Amino acid sequence: MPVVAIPGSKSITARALFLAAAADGVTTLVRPLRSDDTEGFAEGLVRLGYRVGRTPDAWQVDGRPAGPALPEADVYCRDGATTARFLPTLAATGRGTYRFDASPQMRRRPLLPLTRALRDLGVDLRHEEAEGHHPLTVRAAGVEGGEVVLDAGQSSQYLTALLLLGPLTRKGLRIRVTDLVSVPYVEITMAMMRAFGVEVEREGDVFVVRPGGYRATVYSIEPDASTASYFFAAAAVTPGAEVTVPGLGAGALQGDLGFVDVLRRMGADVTVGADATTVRGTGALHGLTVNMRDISDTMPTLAAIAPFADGPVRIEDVANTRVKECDRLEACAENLRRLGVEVATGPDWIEIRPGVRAPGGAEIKSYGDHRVVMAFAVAGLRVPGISFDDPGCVRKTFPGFHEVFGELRAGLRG
Ligand SMILES: O=C(O)C1=C[C@@H](OP(=O)(O)O)[C@@H](O)[C@H](O)C1
Ligand SMILES: C=C(OP(=O)(O)O)C(=O)O
Repeated sequence: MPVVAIPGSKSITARALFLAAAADGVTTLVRPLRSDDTEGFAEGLVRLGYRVGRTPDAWQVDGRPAGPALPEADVYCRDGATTARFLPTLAATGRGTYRFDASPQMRRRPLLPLTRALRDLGVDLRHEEAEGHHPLTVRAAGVEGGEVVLDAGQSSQYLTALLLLGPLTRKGLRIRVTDLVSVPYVEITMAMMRAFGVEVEREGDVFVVRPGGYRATVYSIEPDASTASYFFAAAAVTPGAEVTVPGLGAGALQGDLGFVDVLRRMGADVTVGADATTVRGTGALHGLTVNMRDISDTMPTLAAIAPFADGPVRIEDVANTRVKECDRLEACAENLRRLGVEVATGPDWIEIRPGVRAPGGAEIKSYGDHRVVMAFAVAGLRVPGISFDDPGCVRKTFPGFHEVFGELRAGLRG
């Protein structure tokens, strides 16, 4: 039964690149994700004057605790929100003038709470066009540190950026958070900061980071749990199928592995071992109501398999999926309707109501969103005639998705 090798985690690769760039010494990243987002991040570091050596299985970064090597740089962040939010924050630790721009998709995505917090900390950061959006310029002179208040209700990436910055400031940081989504991503950040030798604590709503700087290390990147969700979902919707993903087990850092608990609640047979996870399709797929605030990147995966459930699937508390690569609630609803499925959305929820009539094939509108394509590819296991207007947008996190998923599809049949 299929064993699927999933490429490295996007979130862990991005953080590891930041940490390695800021560390004292040379860091080796083992099995980084090679995709548009993470290659864009690495290229951004190179534009700022960092040395990044890349071979297929390992990347080496020469750390520069004092910040970028060049006094000026122009960085293009592509579609990557981690790149677009973390790199200007890293650049602020240096001395120079750094301009950051991004793709039209990323230019639309918000940034203002992070901009405000950086300005409150004394960083000279100016938006060129729309306030709170790219392009922007940082006139960097190092960061003193101190106390700052942050609203991370739209994106935890604002908090991650500030946490990563903390040890590079002269006084350290105390960040008081008024709202916070995607908490498991903040836990990844804190665990990785500790692996690079710094202390970081959470005291209720306050995150405390002491000054001190990062230590270079050898860091192995786990497979991407959000990417794995498509393969686990494939098993869940195929009676008798079994999919195992090695490298993601009980000790995994990524909260998105929790998607298998949703599949278990729906009736799939799930085993989370020490270093691998297996999902078996039982033929049962029950409807449910589920809060996905912590694991919202897997919302499209669940929405796309919901038509095969035996009752309504309601996904709640996912307002911030409206400010991702696209408005994911409306994109999922539109595509489910194209398949002939009844669906309703509200400000922060989507409800899919499976009907007596089986869903029919249609062209899926990708909205330039890798997750829309990968999620509806799973629906394609059960619905003949699904095609995509922009299948290539999977390059953001998994350029080889269609090949690997095609192999799984053949394996599930065989
Ligand atoms: O920090 C990260 O690496 C990420 C955090 C999450 O974003 P939000 O915090 O904006 O929900 C997630 O959706 C994104 O894919 C990656
Ligand atoms: C939201 C996502 O990406 P990012 O915010 O890192 O661009 C994602 O990968 O689903």
